Formats: sequence, C-alpha cells, structure tokens
Amino acid sequence: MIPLVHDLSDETVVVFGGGPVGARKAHRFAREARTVVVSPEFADRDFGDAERVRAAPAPDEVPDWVERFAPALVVAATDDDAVNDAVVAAARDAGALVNRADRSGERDAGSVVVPATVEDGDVSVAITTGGASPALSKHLRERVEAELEGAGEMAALTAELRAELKASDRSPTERRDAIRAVVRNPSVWKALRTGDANPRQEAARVIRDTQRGDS
Ligand SMILES: C[C@@]1(CC(=O)O)c2cc3[nH]c(cc4nc(cc5[nH]c(cc(n2)[C@H]1CCC(=O)O)[C@@](C)(CC(=O)O)[C@@H]5CCC(=O)O)C(CC(=O)O)=C4CCC(=O)O)c(CCC(=O)O)c3CC(=O)O
Ligand SMILES: NC(=O)C1=CN([C@@H]2O[C@H](COP(=O)(O)OP(=O)(O)OC[C@H]3O[C@@H](n4cnc5c(N)ncnc54)[C@H](O)[C@@H]3O)[C@@H](O)[C@H]2O)C=CC1
Repeated sequence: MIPLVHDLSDETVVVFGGGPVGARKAHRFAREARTVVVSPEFADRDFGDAERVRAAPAPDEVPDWVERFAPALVVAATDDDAVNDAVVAAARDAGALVNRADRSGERDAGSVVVPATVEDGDVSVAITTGGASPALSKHLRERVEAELEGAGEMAALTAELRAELKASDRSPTERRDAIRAVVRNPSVWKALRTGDANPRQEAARVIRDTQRGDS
C-alpha cells in the first residue's frame, strides 16, 4: 500500500453507521469536507461538524443514498455486514472511494484505509500498518505527536525563506544548503517551540553561516 494525500475540501463524505467508529471517522473528515452520517441511532460521541441523518437504509436502498450526496468518499461503519457490502458496491458504482471499517484485508480498487494522523499546521504524518494492527498505529501516533511540535511553524517559516531565497541571486545549491541547515538547526526549533528567541532572526543567522561555509 502506498499512502497518498487527498484533498477533500469542497467534497462530500458519507458515513454509514453512527457508532463510535462512524463518529471518529466523521469527526476527522468533517474538519475538511462536508460530512453526512446516515444511521438509525447515534452514539454519545463528538461528531464534529458532521450532519446527522436518521435513517436505516436496507442494502437495496443504499445506492439511492449514495447517489443523493454524490460523495467523493463513502465510509462503511455499520455493524451490519450486508449493509457494509452494499455500501462498498454502491460506492464503486458511483466512482467514489470507499473505506470499510470492519475489514482489514481483501481490498478492491478504490478501497482506502484511514491512517492514524498527527497534524501541526500544514504538516501531517500518517501511520498505517496495512490494516495489521490499528492499535499499533494509534500508539505510534501518540509517540509522534510530541515530535511534531513546532513543525507547522517550521514549514511556514521555511516556505517564506524559500520564496525569499528564490528571489535572491543565490544558486540552487546555496538555496538548498540554506534551507537544509535551517530545518536541522536546534536553535531555530527551540525558538519556534518556546518563543524565547525570534525564529526568523535565528534562521537568518543560520543562513548567513552557510554562506560563510560554517555549516
Ligand atoms: C483496516 C482499518 C480500516 C479503516 O477503518 O480504515 C481498521 C480496521 C479495524 N480496526 C479495528 C480495531 C481497532 N481500531 C482502532 C483504532 C483505529 N483504527 C484505525 C484504522 C483502521 N482500522 C484501518 C487500518 C489502519 C492501519 O493500517 O493501521 C485508526 C488508525 C484510524 C481511524 O479509524 O480513525 C484508529 C486509531 C486512530 C488514532 O487514535 O489515531 C483500535 C484502537 C482503539 O480503539 O483503541 C482498535 C481496537 C484494537 C485492535 O483491534 O487493534 C478492527 C477490529 C474490530 C473488531 O474486532 O470488531 C478492524 C477490522 C479488522 O481488523 O478486520
Ligand atoms: N476501523 C476501526 O477502527 C474499527 C472498526 N470496528 C468495526 O466497525 C464497525 C462499527 O463499529 P462501532 O461503531 O463500534 O459499532 P456499533 O455497533 O456501536 O455502531 C454501528 C452503528 O451502525 C448503525 N447501523 C445499523 N444498521 C445501519 C444501517 N442500515 N444504515 C446505517 N447505519 C446503521 C447502528 O445504529 C450503529 O449506530 C463494527 O463492525 C466493528 O467491527 C470496530 C472497532 C474499530
């Protein structure tokens, strides 16, 4: 399996099943996409900004529900095997991606896994075990969380620096060395994380040093 990053803004995601699993997926997707949860009942969980539609479609009614919302992604998270099968078939017929929450193996084309993710600004890390051990994905995600502190700000800072360096007369090699030195530099990270020093000034100092050949 190869992780790819998907932009779901301006798209619709439909989740079938309003249990704890449907709620977790809906909460995640609703941060970016219009998300609709279809279920006869809803767990006492945080569904984020997802819309809830109370219904219990039979398998042969699932295609109508999928067509109604024209989703880019459909999630099968009910506790009913026949309904989940129908969700997968309807998503495939509609040309939508499908995530099946109750199966680890037997993936068809268009079937996707939801990884554990850590985000900090524009930076995201996704962890999957290829379906082998979701609990391990969760555990590793918790460990990576601390590691990523400040990464969003580092991405924003270096995006600015890249633009400035591109507009300067520096060669591509000098630009690459400068940016590499900034992202590796402990003082810049410390400034971003603690606010004790000005990260921009720290970065400017690091870039000056690379020009002098110090790093
Ligand atoms: C294949 C996949 C399909 C998919 O859902 O996309 C899938 C399938 C299944 N999960 C099951 C169980 C659990 N899932 C979790 C947690 C998460 N599961 C997630 C993803 C995935 N789960 C995909 C593979 C991801 C990968 O490749 O690693 C995460 C990462 C993302 C998310 O869902 O948001 C989220 C952590 C989010 C976070 O915290 O960051 C926990 C842990 C807990 O609850 O504490 C348990 C209990 C412990 C255990 O069983 O491991 C079962 C058995 C159900 C049963 O026994 O009935 C199945 C079905 C089966 O295995 O057949
Ligand atoms: N992917 C994952 O991370 C995990 C997956 N699972 C699997 O995912 C499934 C869902 O897990 P939970 O949320 O814990 O189960 P749950 O049983 O608490 O929730 C299932 C939901 O589906 C709804 N539902 C039933 N028939 C429906 C229909 N025809 N249309 C729409 N909704 C319908 C129920 O009302 C309920 O709200 C289970 O099959 C479980 O094996 C379980 C744990 C983790």
